[in-house]
Amino acid sequence: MTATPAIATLNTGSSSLKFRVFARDGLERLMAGKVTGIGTDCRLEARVIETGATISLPLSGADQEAALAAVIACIDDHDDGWRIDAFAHRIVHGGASFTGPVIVTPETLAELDALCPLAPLHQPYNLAGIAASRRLAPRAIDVACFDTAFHAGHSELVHSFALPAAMRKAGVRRYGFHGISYEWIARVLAEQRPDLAQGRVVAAHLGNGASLCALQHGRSIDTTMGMSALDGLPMGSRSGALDAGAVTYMMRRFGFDADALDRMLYEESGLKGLSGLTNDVATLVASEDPQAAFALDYFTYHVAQYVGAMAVAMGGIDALVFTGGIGENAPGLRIAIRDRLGFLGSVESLVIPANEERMMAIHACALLEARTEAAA
Ligand SMILES: Nc1ncnc2c1ncn2[C@@H]1O[C@H](COP(=O)(O)OP(=O)(O)O)[C@@H](O)[C@H]1O
Ligand SMILES: CC(=O)OP(=O)(O)O
Ligand SMILES: [Mg+2]
Repeated sequence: MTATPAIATLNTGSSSLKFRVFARDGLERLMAGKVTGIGTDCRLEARVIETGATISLPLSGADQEAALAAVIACIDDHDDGWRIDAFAHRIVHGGASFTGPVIVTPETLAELDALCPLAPLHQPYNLAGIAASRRLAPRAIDVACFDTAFHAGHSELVHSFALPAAMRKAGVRRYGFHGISYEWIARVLAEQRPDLAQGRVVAAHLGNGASLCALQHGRSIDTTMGMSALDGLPMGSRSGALDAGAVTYMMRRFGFDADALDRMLYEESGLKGLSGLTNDVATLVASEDPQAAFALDYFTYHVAQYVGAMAVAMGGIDALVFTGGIGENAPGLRIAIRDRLGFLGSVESLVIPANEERMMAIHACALLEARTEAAA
């Protein structure tokens, strides 16, 4: 039996690890799976498409490392005569150097490792995924697809902080994230709604991490996240934008060092900090605790407020596209956000499922083909 040329994808989010195996020819799905609830109620679910076999595995107490090990074992155990030619990895931070997908080299790895402090909930685990795929499929190439790349064309007006020149020259600036997801949304709109693809769209990627993107003519014009994945909207356990003066105040008043502040701002704040309960929105929606309702109110208020900011970037808004775990599955929150934006008049609202995996597979395929052509 000849092996099926395949591409595998790994998408490590802050609370999830989504993976796929695609046939290189036509990008048919061969296997699809995800680990959800990392840090809360963790489990792995997967399906081998051809046989219909399903895998459902509780991963009680698993952290991102344990989730990755379970995913790699799952792909290995169910390998049905695949020849994985490329592993495509979601890498959250590409800094200023990486403005498109690349084949990973030892030099790239060192550069990406240096960006870990700017995305502590993601980057170390994204890079651990590369080490794991090397062990599983040593002859495959590793393709890095960056969350930041889709926003690389932002104007200086959009990507600058109002800081002295020395800081701006040192690379202290906004980058933006969730770009693979927004690139997919732009692609779906171009195929299915060319009218909107040419219009002024605010895309809302609402998952455990959350951001908005002003999308016009298939390009990112502005976004709510900044230099790190901490900026903008309040998130599952991240604070979102904060008064920088409040941060220096807390350092002095409570004696926080940078690591302690990182832990509080990334892991104990956001909806978890506001509710005192959890970062998990499905749990908050089901809860009768008034603090859960307050946290969700806070979330929808800030999402709506930032939609206004994104509309300014485009001189208006024609449509609002929801995606991500919350955007796709929490209709009550979508309604609350739309209600807060009622004053804008007629704005079409759509749900487009996130598909960072397919977008990454498309990039990996293109890089594999370019490599074959270059070798010919
Ligand atoms: N049916 C649902 N109702 C409300 N929230 C949901 C539902 N399903 C998933 N979510 C929420 O989506 C969030 C996870 O989104 P996801 O995009 O998968 O995360 P990540 O940012 O880790 O990729 C969690 O807060 C989860 O509770
Ligand atoms: C950048 C980011 O916040 O990603 P996620 O939503 O997957 O945690
Ligand atoms: Mg995600």
